[in-house]
Amino acid sequence: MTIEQRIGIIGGNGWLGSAIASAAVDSGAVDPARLTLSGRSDLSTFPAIPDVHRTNLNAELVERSDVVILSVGPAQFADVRIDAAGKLVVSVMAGITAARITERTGAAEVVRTIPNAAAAVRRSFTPWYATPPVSASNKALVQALFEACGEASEVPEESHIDYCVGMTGSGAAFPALLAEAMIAHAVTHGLPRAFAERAAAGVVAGASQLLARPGADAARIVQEMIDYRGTTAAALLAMRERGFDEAVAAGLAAASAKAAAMSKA
Ligand SMILES: NC(=O)C1=CN([C@@H]2O[C@H](COP(=O)(O)OP(=O)(O)OC[C@H]3O[C@@H](n4cnc5c(N)ncnc54)[C@H](OP(=O)(O)O)[C@@H]3O)[C@@H](O)[C@H]2O)C=CC1
Ligand SMILES: O=C(O)[C@@H]1CCC=N1
Repeated sequence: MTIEQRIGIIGGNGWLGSAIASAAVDSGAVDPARLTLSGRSDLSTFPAIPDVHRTNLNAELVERSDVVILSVGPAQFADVRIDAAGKLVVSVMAGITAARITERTGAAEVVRTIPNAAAAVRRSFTPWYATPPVSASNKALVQALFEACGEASEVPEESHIDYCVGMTGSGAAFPALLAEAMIAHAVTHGLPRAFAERAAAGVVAGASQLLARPGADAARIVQEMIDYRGTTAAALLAMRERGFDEAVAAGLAAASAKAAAMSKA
């Protein structure tokens, strides 16, 4: 779907805002001439996307946009003063409630999303929640915008977005943590670091494709490996025995708690 509406990204010079802007333009979903990015830094430091309008004035961005994406840090939101009444406002910020966004921007139509770092390679899994006033056509727009960044899926409750800060937002970092732990173990067993790094990245990136297949089921894949009663079963059971599931649960809970704290900072 080509998005006809004009899009503005406040914080469009930042890490995620730049990734969304690039993905939207590269996929053809958004015409760069209808895209505006704002930030406080010197305009020369903004992402170099041809034909995109750059500004240090958020009011100018709002004026030029039908859809305003909020991509500043949660603690920076308190300094964003805009009147976006009548516009669709889409937040990617962790921890900031839709009610607070309406209160501060005047917008009735508010969508909250949590993309992730894989947006940089157009592979983000992005859940989104639309407040009741959001129209069906604006919901379709949000779906198209985040499909340009990977996959997108509507959730029925705002609390699901707060939960997803850990699972889908931060989760994109978890495979790298697994790879790092495997590399450290391999190196202590005498394998060359360069080989270990290549092997771990290859295993994690390659094996993730098993889950990307249509109809793939994580629990079934694990159970099949356990039922095989070979080396993989030994590894999986030892990891579980040492608290793998509890460690993941603690990580997800810590991410949500941090989001709540950051939004109050
Ligand atoms: N990084 C990630 O993987 C994910 C991030 N998020 C959320 O996305 C948001 C952005 O994160 P990220 O891109 O990583 O952070 P960055 O710090 O890279 O980007 C935030 C940008 O906002 C700009 N900014 C701050 N205040 C204002 C303002 N008043 N007006 C205009 N621009 C402003 C900053 O630029 P300048 O200083 O020039 O103004 C900065 O470039 C956060 O709320 C985060 O919770 C959500 C999911 C994943
Ligand atoms: O690390 C962070 O704070 C951001 C928010 C969700 C994922 N990344």
